[in-house]
Amino acid sequence: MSEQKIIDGKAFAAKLRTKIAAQVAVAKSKHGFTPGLAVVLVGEDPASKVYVRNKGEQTKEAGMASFEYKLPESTSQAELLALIDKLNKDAAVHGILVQLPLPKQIDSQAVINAIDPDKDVDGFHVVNAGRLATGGKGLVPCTPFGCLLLLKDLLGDLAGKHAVVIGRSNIVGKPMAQLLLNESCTVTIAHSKTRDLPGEVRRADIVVAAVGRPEMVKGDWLKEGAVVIDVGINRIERDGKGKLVGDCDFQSCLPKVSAITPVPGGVGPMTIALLLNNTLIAAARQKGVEL
Ligand SMILES: Nc1nc2c(c(=O)[nH]1)N[C@@H](CN(C=O)c1ccc(C(=O)N[C@@H](CCC(=O)O)C(=O)O)cc1)CN2
Repeated sequence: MSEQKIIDGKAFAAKLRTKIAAQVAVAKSKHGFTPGLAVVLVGEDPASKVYVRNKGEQTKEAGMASFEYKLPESTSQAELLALIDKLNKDAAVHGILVQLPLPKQIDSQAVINAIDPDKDVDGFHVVNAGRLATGGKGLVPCTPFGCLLLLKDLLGDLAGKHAVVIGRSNIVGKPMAQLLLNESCTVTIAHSKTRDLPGEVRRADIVVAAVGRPEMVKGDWLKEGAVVIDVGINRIERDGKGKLVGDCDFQSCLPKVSAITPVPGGVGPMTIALLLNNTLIAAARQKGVEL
């Protein structure tokens, strides 16, 4: 079992955060501003609480200003929209993120679309989705952006590669497919209604699994030497213990791949690093400076 096959997303993300911190220092010393990120958490979802805490800590470690808003589960959509309006107008806040999922009474897309698109560091606003689709200068969703950086670091030019993205969510599958298309890959988006999913996956040089089903992709679905990016984060019980697994069956995939991201320690840490990167980009654009 070759260690080199296992992509170290944690180390890659740490290096990226060091670079971002250096650019934040330049923003402060040369241009006189501190990039600021506001993160809004509604409710008590345990995983979301951990992600929001990590976002706050890593924002501060990079030298940025962190603003955290923790609202009760019972928060109404109108109350959340009022907070978004306040943050849109706050000059110290360059990036706004509303942690997902939101409680049932709130329409997530309506909230996302209320964020100023230039402060939408999640890149989920319809304007940013449109910019990504049409080659405009927008903000790119963090998880797919992180996957793309890992792929480019590994493979260099992706042009002509056949990529299969499993999953068609607005936050990962669709933007991932768009990013790969923008790199001149031939892209297939597979989903729950795809006929012969193993057959589709077997044609791929690059597989991105973002379907939310524990260990669904098996080694015998893969072409020899494929690169596998596993976006899944599934909590399962095994042998009476809680365990975190991806959407790929790591043990059966490993012998077939040329490289694969593990879960944990693969794509997950990249998501927060790219959030910091997007905050820096958003702040620099709002200030009209190049860093
Ligand atoms: N507004 C958003 N909400 C959500 C997003 C998002 O990008 N924007 N993505 C996910 C959650 N998420 C960030 O918010 C996230 C998920 C996982 C990780 C991570 O580092 N995972 C670790 C494992 C951590 C664990 O033990 O749970 C890993 O894979 O190594 C970071 C961020 C949904 N919501």
